[in-house]
Amino acid sequence: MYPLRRNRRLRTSESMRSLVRETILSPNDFIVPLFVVEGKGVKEEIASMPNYYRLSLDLLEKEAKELWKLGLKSVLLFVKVDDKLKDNTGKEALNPDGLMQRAIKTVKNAVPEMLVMTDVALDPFSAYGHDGIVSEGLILNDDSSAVLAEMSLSHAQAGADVIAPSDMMDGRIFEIRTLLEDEGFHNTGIMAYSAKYASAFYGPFRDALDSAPVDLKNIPKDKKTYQMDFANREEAIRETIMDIEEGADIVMVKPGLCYLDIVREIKNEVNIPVAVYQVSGEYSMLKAAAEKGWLDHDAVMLEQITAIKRAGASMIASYFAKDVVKIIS
Ligand SMILES: NCc1[nH]cc(CCC(=O)O)c1CC(=O)O
Ligand SMILES: [Mg+2]
Repeated sequence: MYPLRRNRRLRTSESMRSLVRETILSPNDFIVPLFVVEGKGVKEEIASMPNYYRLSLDLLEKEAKELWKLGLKSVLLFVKVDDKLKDNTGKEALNPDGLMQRAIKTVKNAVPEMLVMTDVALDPFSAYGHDGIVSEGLILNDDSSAVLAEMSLSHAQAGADVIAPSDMMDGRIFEIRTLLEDEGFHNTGIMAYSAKYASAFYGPFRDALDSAPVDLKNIPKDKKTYQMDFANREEAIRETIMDIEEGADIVMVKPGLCYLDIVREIKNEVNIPVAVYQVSGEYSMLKAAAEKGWLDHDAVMLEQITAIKRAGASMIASYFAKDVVKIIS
């Protein structure tokens, strides 16, 4: 074909490149994860996540308004609860006046149109740092799912738009969907963490919430009996299809960058939106390299996020959301 076809012709100027660009980022692409703590006027930087903070409810309200102004229209809430409130039953997770329930109402009151998504898993409430109930060295599947369904209902009652179960128990999407339907929450959506891998990239998040598995006898030190083995690909398809059959409205792949093959494969396989979570470790890795002057922060950030979208992400949960939107708009 050469020289009739010179591929470089379409790269000759930024005007030309922008004309033929296949993947364009927009504020509509993002879900903003937010960490919430008790107190007033609290804005604590997370040690392993530079420039990312835990916010008390009054500052959460301010943040929601700021995000809305930037065009960011969905948030994903996580709470850091006091050790005294943690147990092995998830009792505090069901408290109608718990921190999560108040956080939902705070955002909804501040910006009624903001889409409020909530994390559903027991780890922030677990004395053992596990996503479910622990018994004799095991994470109980069905007992945990039952509590997660109650927790989801409690979030829906507080006003959540989308429930986001991040626990990886089998069958929990069905349990949650069924309970929400029974209780009349027909329009409360479910974003299922479907292909969630047992990843070492979650470290900084566990610092943020103080939610890492504890080092005690007979307590599993990792989450490998419920989160997926990162060596597996076909299993991700199985997990995702089951969640769709159980009633998920959106499915998710997590983490992001190391799993873009999985994102593309799932995107080709299913016909509902696929979310990708660019997780805490991915954020911290770039922050650290940029602090050392080894990588150009903004350039690498845009490259990473664009790659996630190019791979097939319909939406991206990212700690970089604000930074990206400030650059692109
Ligand atoms: N169910 C907990 C949960 N929900 C989201 C993340 C990780 C998010 C991140 O690293 O940014 C985790 C951590 C874990 O599974 O241990
Ligand atoms: Mg599953």
